[in-house]
Amino acid sequence: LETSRLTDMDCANGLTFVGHYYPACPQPELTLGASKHTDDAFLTVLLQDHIGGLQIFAENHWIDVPPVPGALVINIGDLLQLISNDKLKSVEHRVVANRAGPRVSVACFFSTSLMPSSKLYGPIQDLLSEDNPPKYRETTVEEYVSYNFAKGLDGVSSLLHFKI
Ligand SMILES: O=C(O)CCC(=O)C(=O)O
Ligand SMILES: [Fe+2]
Repeated sequence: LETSRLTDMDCANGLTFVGHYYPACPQPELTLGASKHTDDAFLTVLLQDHIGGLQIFAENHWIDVPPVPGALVINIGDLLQLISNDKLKSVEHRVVANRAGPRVSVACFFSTSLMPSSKLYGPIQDLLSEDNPPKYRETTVEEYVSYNFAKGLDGVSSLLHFKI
């Protein structure tokens, strides 16, 4: 694909910043900082501080994403998985609670969810072929994000609802 393809499709038109504050937790084994989920946006850029706690689920287990000073974490989100027809996978992640703290992180979501638009997103035509038919129906960012929000963090991917 052209390097400008995602911006041409308006995937970078909306940017939402969320600041997270995780208080120090006296009994971290009893809870979580953030329960497991995937991000619904196209891409997430995340800055975490030195405390740590972010984990991704890969190869059937939880793996720490240790903080690296000055580094940003890039997450592929559900909408990028949808338009790439599963070529890029949105990563399941969570934040464990920590005795040390507080922990602060800033997540920056590339998504137009706060600027409702009727633009439809489906698997990108140029990526499809007879051997790689579309796996998802078209949807708007607003529909996807509303469905995901209404469903809540139940550990089930919202992408399943949009599968053909
Ligand atoms: O605090 C973190 O490191 C992750 C936050 C997160 O997963 C999110 O905002 O979606
Ligand atoms: Fe997240």
